Amino acid sequence: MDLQLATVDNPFNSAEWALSEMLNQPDMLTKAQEELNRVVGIHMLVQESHIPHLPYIKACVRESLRLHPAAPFNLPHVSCADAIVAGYFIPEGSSVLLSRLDLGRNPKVWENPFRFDPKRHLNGPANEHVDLGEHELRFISFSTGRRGCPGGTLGTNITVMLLARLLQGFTWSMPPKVDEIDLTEQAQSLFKLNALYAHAKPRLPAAVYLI
Ligand code: HEM
Repeated sequence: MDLQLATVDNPFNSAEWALSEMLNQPDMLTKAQEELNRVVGIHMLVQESHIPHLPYIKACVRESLRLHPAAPFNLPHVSCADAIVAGYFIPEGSSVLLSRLDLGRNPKVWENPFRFDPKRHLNGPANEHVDLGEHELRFISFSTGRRGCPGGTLGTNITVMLLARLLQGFTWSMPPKVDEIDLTEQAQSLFKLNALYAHAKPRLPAAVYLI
C-alpha cells in the first residue's frame, strides 16, 4: 500500500524526516530493521522496554533532531544576570534567541553537516542514555536548564516508539516512478514542504498488527 505521512508536531516531524532520509539511503532502513529483528523479533510489536536496546534507531532520531529541528529558533529567553558565554558578554536583561539551525548544522562542530548520518551519534549519547536530550547544546532537542523541556523522557519514548514501529511494521520503499524523496523544507516551520509519500509493505505476521 502507498501511505502519506504528514507532520503535525515534534515527534511526527522527527519520524517523518528520519524515514524520508533513510528512504534515500536504504542501507539505513536495513540496519534499523536488523536491530529490531535482533532485539524485538517479529512476533510482537516493539515496546517501551526495548528502547534502551535500540541505539541505532535512537541515533536516527537524534540525527533527525539535529538536522531537521521543528522550528528555526528556540523560544526567546531573557538573561537574568550578566554572563559570558563562549567569550561573548551578555548583559542582564538581554533577549536571547538560539538558532537551532545554526547549532545543528554548524560545520565547526559537525563534519559534513547536511549529510544525514546516524553513525555520528553512536559513540556518544545514543549509546549511553535513554533520553534524546543534547545537554552540551551542540544542537537543541529539548534544550536545557530551568526552562528546558520537562517532557524529555516522554518525548523521547513517543518519538523512538513512533519511528521504531513504522520501521518494524513495514518494509518501506519509494512509490512508483519516484527515484528520490524530496527533502525540501518549508521556509518558516522547517517541516517537510511535501508530506512523505511512500510504499509500505507489512513485514510481520498478520496477528501482530491486531494486538
Ligand atoms: C520530541 C518531543 C519534544 C521536543 C523535541 C520538545 C522540545 C522542547 C523545547 C526545545 C522546549 C523549549 C525549551 C526552552 O525554551 O529552552 C520545550 C519546552 C516545553 N516542553 Fe517540550 N518537547 C517535546 C515534548 C514534550 C512533551 C511530551 C511535553 C509534556 C508532556 C513537553 C512539555 C514542555 C513544556 C511544558 C515546555 C515549557 C517549559 C518552560 O518554559 O518552562 N514537551 N520543549
